[in-house]
Amino acid sequence: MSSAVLHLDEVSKTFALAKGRELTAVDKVSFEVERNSIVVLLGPSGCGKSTVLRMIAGLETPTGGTITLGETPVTGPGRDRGMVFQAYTSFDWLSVRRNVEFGMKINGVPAAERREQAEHFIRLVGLSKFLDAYPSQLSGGMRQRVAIARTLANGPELLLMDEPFGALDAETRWQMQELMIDVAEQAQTGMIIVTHDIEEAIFLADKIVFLSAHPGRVKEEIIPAFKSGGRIRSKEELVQTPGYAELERKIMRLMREEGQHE
Ligand SMILES: Nc1ncnc2c1ncn2[C@@H]1O[C@H](COP(=O)(O)OP(=O)(O)OP(=O)(O)O)[C@@H](O)[C@H]1O
Repeated sequence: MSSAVLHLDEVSKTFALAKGRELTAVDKVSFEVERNSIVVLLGPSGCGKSTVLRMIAGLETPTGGTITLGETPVTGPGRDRGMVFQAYTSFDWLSVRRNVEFGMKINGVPAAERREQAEHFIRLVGLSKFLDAYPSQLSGGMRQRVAIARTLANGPELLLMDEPFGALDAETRWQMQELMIDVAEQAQTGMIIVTHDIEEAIFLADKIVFLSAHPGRVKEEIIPAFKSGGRIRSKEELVQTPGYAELERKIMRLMREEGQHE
């Protein structure tokens, strides 16, 4: 039996444009996400990465194909999928602790359990010293950690992230990437991450789904074989590992090929 938690089977999305025109953004995309694995959607700008993620989140309805989570078809948003956006989505008037407790409070989790869970996830993202701080007192990377803790606290099976670190400076960005590896292992959550950053994709991914442009199709599924089935915990280690540079070159070549088709 397959250990996949999410299946996309020939998923398509055609948008209706003005004057009766149509645009097929995503065309028959199929892939699977194994339990607790990190899948990265990579590809040139406009290839439909965000549209695929939004369909998985249930924020957009496919015009063809099916998306199944476990045994259940995805027909709309649900707590089993937690979305982290690029823009910081914390509530500025609530402390870090209250931000992370918010979803649990809405879902009727008792106060003591809420508190314990919130502290657990805040610890996981390294913000224990900032439990009672407000988002405006935190840096961009720290605010993104709050958003991640808040989403994890709802107990999703899959964390969905669309360019989650795009707004961060380079150093904070790689710290966040390293944090995500820890989070994936400790929270036992699968992740689907959209990026167009090749290094980020190779670092984070157990599997890269590379999409071609206009319309978005799966051009290639890439398993970074040089990781030998494990994960690498630091960026320094990544770039020194034999096989990394070769995979980076291969993906750059794929990106260039797609660019030339536009
Ligand atoms: N609501 C919409 N209505 C019409 N067209 C849309 C809509 N959303 C996306 N598109 C189009 O679908 C295509 C794919 O867009 P999408 O944002 O999914 O790509 P992307 O790969 O995430 O791009 P980027 O990397 O630049 O964020 C684009 O041509 C975009 O203009």
